[in-house]
Amino acid sequence: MVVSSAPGKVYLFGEHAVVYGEPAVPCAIERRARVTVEARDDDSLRVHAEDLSLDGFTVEYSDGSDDDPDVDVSESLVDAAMGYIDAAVEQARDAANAPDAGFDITIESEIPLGAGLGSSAAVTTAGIHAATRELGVELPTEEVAERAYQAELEVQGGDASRADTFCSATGGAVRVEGDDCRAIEAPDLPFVIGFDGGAGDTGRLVAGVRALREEYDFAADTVESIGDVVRYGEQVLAEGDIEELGRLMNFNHGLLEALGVSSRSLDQMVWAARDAGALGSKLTGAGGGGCIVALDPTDSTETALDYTPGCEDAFRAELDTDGVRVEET
Ligand SMILES: Nc1ncnc2c1ncn2[C@@H]1O[C@H](COP(=O)(O)OP(=O)(O)O)[C@@H](O)[C@H]1O
Ligand SMILES: C[C@@](O)(CCOP(=O)(O)O)CC(=O)O
Ligand SMILES: [Mg+2]
Repeated sequence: MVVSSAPGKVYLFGEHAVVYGEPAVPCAIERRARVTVEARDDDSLRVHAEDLSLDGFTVEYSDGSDDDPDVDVSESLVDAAMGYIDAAVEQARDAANAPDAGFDITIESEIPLGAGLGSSAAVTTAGIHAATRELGVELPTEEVAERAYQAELEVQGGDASRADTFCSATGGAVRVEGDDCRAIEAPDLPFVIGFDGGAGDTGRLVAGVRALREEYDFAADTVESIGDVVRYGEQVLAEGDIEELGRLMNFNHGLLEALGVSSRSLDQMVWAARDAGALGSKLTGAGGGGCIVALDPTDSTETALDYTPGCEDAFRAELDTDGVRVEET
């Protein structure tokens, strides 16, 4: 048995535009997904994912020939929900040259699903890491990241960046532009997260931005402008000017809003944070619902979010300098 864990992340800036080759800067946070993998002596797959709820159902799922999902929802919904872990298992089988390997998998996660904190990347990264090790193969971190990216690409319908998966695999603050992925130095960033209790569908939101970009030149320009914000933001980050970083986060949120990926509750939390004196705030990840990230060294933003209608949870997030790792064997 191998247990691996990998962190979630927030985007300081650059989500969505990174899908089109602009740079982005995600930062790993100390909230992890843990995936336990035990090889079976047959070729079936049993996945136990307690956090995976579909309209209030908890799903225990197996693709073994004699097992159907023990939940009363359509198989296509279960397939959609299981896409990332299925794709991770395929990557692990391929990496270990063991196409018929079967596994019992348990997923436990501190990262809300579909909320922009990279739960999919964390589960996929930790899943590939644990399953390959269980098969006796120790992949370099870069290969775990690349395979996790391939898995996300498949599930997200051919549109994904390496940002979430690279960040989850290596931890820390990273810069991703196309296939150029690297660690960067970052000052201590006082992240506060607001969560509306909801979720957005990453594949659908990414497809929406693609359609807008194809329809309007100014939407394509908006995507490029996000890239400009990130390029300037990198210099500001290197200088450690967190007040200017906050202003850039506000600007980035406006551009994401223009691309149609914000929501009323995300905007409400963004404004509650700004009114409370946050240096900046923006949605994080695909959007549509889920989380905002603000910069505030004081307690004001967290307190204000606690009293904001539409905000279900507010918490401080520390940078996690550790990427994917083995927890237990
Ligand atoms: N704890 C978990 N157990 C099982 N699957 C999970 C878990 N967390 C995330 N996932 C997978 O990731 C998907 C959410 O990913 P996504 O829409 O990209 O949002 P995000 O990455 O922002 O959390 C879920 O639908 C599910 O397939
Ligand atoms: C919108 C996007 O840039 C980030 C998605 O992040 P998340 O899955 O919502 O945490 C998509 C991607 O980079 O693959
Ligand atoms: Mg995701």
